[in-house]
Amino acid sequence: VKRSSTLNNNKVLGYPISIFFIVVNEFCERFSYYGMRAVLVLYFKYFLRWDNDLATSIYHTFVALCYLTPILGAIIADSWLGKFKTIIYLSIVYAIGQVTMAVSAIHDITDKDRDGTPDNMTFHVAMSMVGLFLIALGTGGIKPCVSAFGGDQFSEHQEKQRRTFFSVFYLCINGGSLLSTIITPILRAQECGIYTQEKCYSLAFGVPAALMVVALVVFIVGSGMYYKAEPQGNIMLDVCKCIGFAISNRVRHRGKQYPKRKHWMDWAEDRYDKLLIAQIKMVLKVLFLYIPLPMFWTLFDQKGSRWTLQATTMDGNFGALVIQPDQMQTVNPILILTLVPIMDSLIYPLIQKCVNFTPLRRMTVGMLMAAIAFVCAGLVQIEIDKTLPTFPSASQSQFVNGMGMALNVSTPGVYVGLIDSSYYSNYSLVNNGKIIFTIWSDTQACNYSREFGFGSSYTFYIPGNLVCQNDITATEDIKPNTAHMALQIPQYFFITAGEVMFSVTGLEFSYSQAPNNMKAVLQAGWLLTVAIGNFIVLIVAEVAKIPEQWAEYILFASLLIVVCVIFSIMAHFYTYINPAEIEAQFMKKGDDNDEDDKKQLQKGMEMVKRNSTGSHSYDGDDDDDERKKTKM
Ligand SMILES: C[C@H](N)C(=O)N[C@@H](CCCCN)C(=O)O
Repeated sequence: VKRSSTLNNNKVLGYPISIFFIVVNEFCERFSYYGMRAVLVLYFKYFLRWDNDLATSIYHTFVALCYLTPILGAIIADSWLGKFKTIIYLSIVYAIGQVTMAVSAIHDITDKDRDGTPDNMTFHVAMSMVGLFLIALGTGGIKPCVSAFGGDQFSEHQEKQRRTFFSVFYLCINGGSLLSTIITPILRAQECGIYTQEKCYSLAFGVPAALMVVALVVFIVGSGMYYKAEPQGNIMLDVCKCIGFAISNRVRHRGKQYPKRKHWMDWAEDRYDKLLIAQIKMVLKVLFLYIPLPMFWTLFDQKGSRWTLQATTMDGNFGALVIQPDQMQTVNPILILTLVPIMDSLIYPLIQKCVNFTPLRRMTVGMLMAAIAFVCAGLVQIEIDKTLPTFPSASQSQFVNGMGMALNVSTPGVYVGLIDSSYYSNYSLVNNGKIIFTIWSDTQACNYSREFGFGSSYTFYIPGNLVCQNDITATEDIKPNTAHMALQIPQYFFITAGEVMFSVTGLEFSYSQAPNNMKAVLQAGWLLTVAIGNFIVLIVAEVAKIPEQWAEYILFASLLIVVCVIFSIMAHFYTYINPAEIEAQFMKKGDDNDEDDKKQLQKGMEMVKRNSTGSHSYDGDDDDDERKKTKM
């Protein structure tokens, strides 16, 4: 009654007003998450001075943590605080984490000698690790709660509105991601500081921190309008206990004197409700199918690490537009926003005319697409390697002072330093494009300008009789990057097409195949595949230790193809179910007399049995009464 009255009082065009606050919250939260993640690997490499492998490993450990914590969030929400309070408390933790990251990136805090580089790197590393841990706890913890809390705002008969809400929700995720991956790399490329001007990672982390505070405020503002379901008790714990009892009971009754049972879960019947056991069987069937899925995420999430590092060795000059390496990640949300409607309204219906393009088949094709994306990345890498020398570090320049006196050299934002007579400066990092250096001594000053390409490196020789521009000789240590960043577009296209087929379909599949009270369990299981996928990156990169980057890409593509074949075989033997139909058989139990009760239970169990041996149906649409028999 409370739920209906809450919803009826606050509706616009048939939608509860409360969902407005939830989608805005999601937009800001995803902005915060993806904005921070976009510049993370470059922060590791250029601010903390880690090498590519360490940067990639810590990046994937962080992403894995973000997808492990949803289980914790779901447990806290279901068994203790409820979704509303869990979102509020964990969002506060999340915002503190983002602020900690922003502070960790202020180089001036430990730059005692004011040379532009932090003097106590341990402080910055420790701060950023604490920040990342809090962010992982916050973002992962609220992940299963926010979407489910949105779903809770609709009543049973608002199935259509709820579906539209989830589509808008997905668009908000990608809208937030798109905007932030454009904006934070721009902020990161600016120069800022109190004593010296350096790349502004603190601002690139600070803006996502501010957006997380906005997300929290928006969510709190909507407080009076939400339907807040009470915590229902922890179903995840019940599931684990029931499985644990089935296993221990089976082990206790090993002897031949005990009659066998059809399914090992049936050993839980001595203590647990038959409905719960049937529901767990449905969930286990889907979880078994999930086993090969992490490999997809292993490839997918390397967009933010290996692919961004790859882009740093490419030319981002698009005429009027200069693209930062980390901005290439925007291609993904742009393609998502265009591909999802095209796939739904055109591609899927067209394919459906030729073959029955079931969810599991779509997911298999999605995996193949991701493998193709990595083959493309490998080919691009070969192209880059043809042009890329290894010495000295790219995007830098140094000056050699041939004059009989000390000279100062600087350019806006970069102070190259005081160079003693007949000595040389360190390499300094400058932006691409036209750079004007000012060179001055006690007696004279002049300007020297030069065009810098992406990734190029020069040594400038200042002769004894400096008049300037025409006197300085430049030696090109490293040629500018010639492989254009546009070459990455095909790999982004394939990985995103793969994401639409795999991720969007997989989410829907997990939802449709889960019993009502265990949808959160399966969502947490689905997110767990992302976490495991990110751990696999660490394991493969660590174990394989392949010196050539292109070969590592091809290795990942090959691994995914093998896994894809295994998945397609497993999917072939999967039979789609309608959980509601199965549950209904058990629900009737309470209404009927003992005899009927037995018959119903028998019927329900047979239905589960039939489903697990492959003769039941999947409708793919809850409103459709005509059930089609479908395999794979
Ligand atoms: C921005 C991206 N295209 C997206 O839609 N992300 C979703 C799903 C993430 C799945 C695991 N990496 C999101 O919820 O952020």
